[in-house]
Parts: sequence; C-alpha cells; structure tokens
Amino acid sequence: MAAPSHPNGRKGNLFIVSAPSGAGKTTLCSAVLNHFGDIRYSISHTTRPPRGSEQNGVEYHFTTRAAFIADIDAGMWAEWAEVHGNYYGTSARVLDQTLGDGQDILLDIDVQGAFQIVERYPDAVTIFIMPPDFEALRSRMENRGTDSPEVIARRLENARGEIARKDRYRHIIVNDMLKTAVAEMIAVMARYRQR
Ligand SMILES: Nc1nc2c(ncn2[C@@H]2O[C@H](COP(=O)(O)OP(=O)(O)O)[C@@H](O)[C@H]2O)c(=O)[nH]1
Ligand SMILES: Nc1ncnc2c1ncn2[C@@H]1O[C@H](COP(=O)(O)OP(=O)(O)O)[C@@H](O)[C@H]1O
Repeated sequence: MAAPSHPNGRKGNLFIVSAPSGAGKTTLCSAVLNHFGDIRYSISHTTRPPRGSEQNGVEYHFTTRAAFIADIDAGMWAEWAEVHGNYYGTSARVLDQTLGDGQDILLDIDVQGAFQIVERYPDAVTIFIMPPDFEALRSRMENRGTDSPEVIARRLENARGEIARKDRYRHIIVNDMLKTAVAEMIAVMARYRQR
C-alpha cells in the first residue's frame, strides 16, 4: 500500500476559488498552481462543450447531460450546480482521496458549489476573485475570443448575482494588475499551508 504523502496523517488544504466569468480566475489559478507546484487542481465534470483548445481530461471531463444526471442519482458529486445553462460537478471520490492523502487541492467552482462544499468541508478556504469593474469583465471575455456574444451576455447577467454573494467568502482578491493579484493569492494560500 502506498504511504500517505503527509507523514503526520494530516488532511490536505481545500482551496475554493470562485469568480464571475472573465474575472481572470483561470489565469490566476494556473499562475498560483505553477508557483506552488504541489497543489492538485480538481478537474470538474461539465456538460458544456469544450472551447478553444480545451481537451477532455485536462481542463474538464466533458460529459453528457444524461450521464451527469445519472451520476447525481448515484451520489457521485461532492457538489454540483447548473451554471450558465450547463451542469458542473466535483467528484466526491477524488476529493476525499486527495485530502485523505494529505494533498492540497484547489477547486475552481461557482458560488452555489462553493457553499455546498463549505457545508460538507467546513475548513475549506474560500477565495473570491473580483474584477476591477464590470466593464473589465466584458472586455476580458471579448478579448479572450472564446465565447459568442449570447454566451457573454448571459455570463455578464449572472455576474451581478455572483458578486452579490462575495461577502460569504473568507478572502476577496481584486484582479486589477495581474501580478499583484497573483502575489496576493499566493500569500493567502501560503498562510494556510504553513499551519
Ligand atoms: N459548482 C461548480 N461550478 C463549477 C465547476 N467547475 C467549474 N465551475 C464554474 O462554472 C463556471 C463556468 O466555468 P467555465 O465554463 O469554465 O467558464 P469561466 O467562467 O470562463 O471559467 C465558473 O464559475 C466555474 O467556476 C464545478 O465542478 N462545480
Ligand atoms: N489582471 C488582468 N488584466 C487584464 N487581463 C486579464 C487579467 N487577468 C486575466 N486577464 C485576461 O482576461 C481573460 C479572462 O481571463 P480568464 O482567466 O479566462 O477568466 P475566468 O476564468 O475568470 O473566466 C483572459 O483573456 C485573460 O488573459
């Protein structure tokens, strides 16, 4: 049997990052994961189609609505939600195994999913990424060039509701200058990792 990666049998840290679409969450998470090098990224399952160069099993596990719903009934999800018209979910098995091995893990999930995880794992460290202003969200999504105008409009509409719930997060980071936001997020996470 493989030895647990943490010698004290301590559980891993569970970091949750949420943000309205276009705030820069994906960019920030990949910078932070690169920096630490030993934090696992939780690959969600989704019914949304792949965009740009996304690959199955890398950014997401892409699945069908029928398969996703069957997995709800089978109790496979630690949390799941419908976001911008698609289903997204986190595997309970992967999450419990990772934390049990003493391995830190980062979840990039929406506000509904974040609250479900906090119910189930009260020690979860929640981080909300804010854009500097609403206009930045629009221009970042437009510049990213991966979504249709209809998809962008829907995501902008949903952003207000997501931002309205930001105060339930332990940490709020404004992603104005990318470098500053990355440094801030690293500092927040490093504090928990030292405990
Ligand atoms: N509840 C939940 N939300 C997720 C999960 N994976 C991704 N999301 C959220 O779904 C939303 C849309 O993600 P995505 O389609 O990748 O677009 P993005 O907003 O541009 O990153 C974002 O708020 C993600 O944080 C998941 O497993 N569960
Ligand atoms: N601080 C920033 N300043 C300007 N552009 C940014 C910043 N952070 C991210 N971006 C850009 O904004 C777009 C959306 O970022 P992304 O990380 O995909 O957001 P999200 O995952 O939150 O939807 C990308 O094209 C990204 O390069």
